[in-house]
Amino acid sequence: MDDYHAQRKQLIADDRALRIDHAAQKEISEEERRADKMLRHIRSSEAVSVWSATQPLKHLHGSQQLFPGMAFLTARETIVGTKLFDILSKMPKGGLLHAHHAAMVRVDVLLKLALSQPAIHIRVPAVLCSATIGTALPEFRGLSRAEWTTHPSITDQRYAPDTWVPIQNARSNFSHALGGPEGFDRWFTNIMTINPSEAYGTHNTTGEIWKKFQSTFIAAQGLIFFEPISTEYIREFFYSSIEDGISYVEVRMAFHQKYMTGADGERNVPHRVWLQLYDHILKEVKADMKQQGREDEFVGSKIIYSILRIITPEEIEWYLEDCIAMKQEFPHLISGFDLIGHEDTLLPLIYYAESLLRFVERQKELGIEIPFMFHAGETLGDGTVADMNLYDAILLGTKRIGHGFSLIKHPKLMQICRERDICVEVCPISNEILRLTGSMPMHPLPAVMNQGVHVALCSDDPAVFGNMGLTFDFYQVFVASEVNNLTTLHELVWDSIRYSALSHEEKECAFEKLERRWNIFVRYILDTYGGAA
Ligand SMILES: O=c1[nH]cnc2c1ncn2[C@@H]1O[C@H](CO)[C@@H](O)[C@H]1O
Repeated sequence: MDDYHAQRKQLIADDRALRIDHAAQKEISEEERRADKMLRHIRSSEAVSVWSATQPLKHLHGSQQLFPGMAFLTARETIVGTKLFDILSKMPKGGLLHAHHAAMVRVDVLLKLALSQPAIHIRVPAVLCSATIGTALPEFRGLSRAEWTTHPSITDQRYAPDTWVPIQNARSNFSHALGGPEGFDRWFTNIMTINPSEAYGTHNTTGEIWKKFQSTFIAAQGLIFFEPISTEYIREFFYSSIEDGISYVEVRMAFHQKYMTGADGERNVPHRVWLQLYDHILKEVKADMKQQGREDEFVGSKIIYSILRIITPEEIEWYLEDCIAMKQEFPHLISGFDLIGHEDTLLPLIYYAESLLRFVERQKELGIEIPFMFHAGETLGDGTVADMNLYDAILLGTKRIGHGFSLIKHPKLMQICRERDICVEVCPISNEILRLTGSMPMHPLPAVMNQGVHVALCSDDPAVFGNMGLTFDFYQVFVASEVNNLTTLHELVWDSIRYSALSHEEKECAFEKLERRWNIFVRYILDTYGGAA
């Protein structure tokens, strides 16, 4: 039997040697070893004290039982009460490499921003009442002074459908029957987020939930593309990321609309002004952090120029040229190019391949570099167009892959990702809410990591999913694996900087800051939970 045990030990070691965190496992300090032991102890005791099937269900949905890594929307309130969540919330996270600009600020904050702007008006296609509230989608717009109205309400029988009402009036005069002003806030939240009964009940397939998902963006766009809101929105995103321990963000911003609406209600603010504003806020936040003596906590942000995958190859030409022009004017901000939107139903990469290849040539001529950071394989399909996007993403030279949910079906592509060091931006909670997986234990992430493909954990659309920051995604991943330990977390955090679009010097500086904060984090675990292990 000794021989068997020796062989067994060796086989496990050989298997784990392929993992992304293998090399780092040996390098940890004594303090980290102790903190890791505590962390794993807390994970296993909370698996019983919090997540075992014998615990009473607080947030019942369908026939769900409690288990670690269970459906996020039902588990969220339980997660925030755990020790492990407390610890992970203190962890420095490095970079957030996959987040959509249109869904990165908490909905209650967005609502507050909207209510602070008298120019913001709302309209609905029907008088809002109990019969229409579930289906009527509102539209928001910042109007010019001449267009402002004094209409009182969208719930009054006298409301003429599709006429503009100041958002403050709409809220304060929201009918009693629908809950008054708080009812308005609840309605707004329902419009902008996905709730558990939708994800796990009424819209429980990828196709159905994407319909609801899209509607949140349609409703939000009139607010976030109104310049006075847009700037505060971005500032809020930086600060809320910092509060969660994120020190760098690479935002996918949709440049599909050529203009946003200015403070004067005119739709005339071009892309270069968006970037000027972004740059300005970025500088202010950095200066503020420096003044607070918190420079280590924020190294900056860049933008991945993104376009919805609905346009024609003729139309994309304008955007590719625009992207190049923006890169030339803001070389430190534009860090990549991507096509976004539902891969299962919209246009595949191959459709744009010719234009994209010319785009690469143009960059060479101009001596600039805008790496592709393509969404690909965000699908349950096998051999479908969305799955096939993976081949094109790789052939076109993508630097990272957004989602790559179906990547593990392709051994050759996995091999190429290892060889060319292509990092996969994995968005665990997004995948679960958009119904690619039922829970974290079903997610392909361990298969990707165990086979040595590097990963950056990302939140995708945290305003819609409720996974603000990165703590929730780290939590779900950490509780769903017995192999992941403190070193795994360390490697994921370091990879999020390693595979970012930061320059070599910027990375060195970011690692230095991260190292200092990591040591503080390890001390926090030991000091706070020292008695627990
Ligand atoms: O996970 C995703 N995959 C692909 N596209 C997405 C995802 N999340 C958001 N968007 C797209 O980004 C736009 C807002 O900027 C939305 O239209 C949405 O379709």
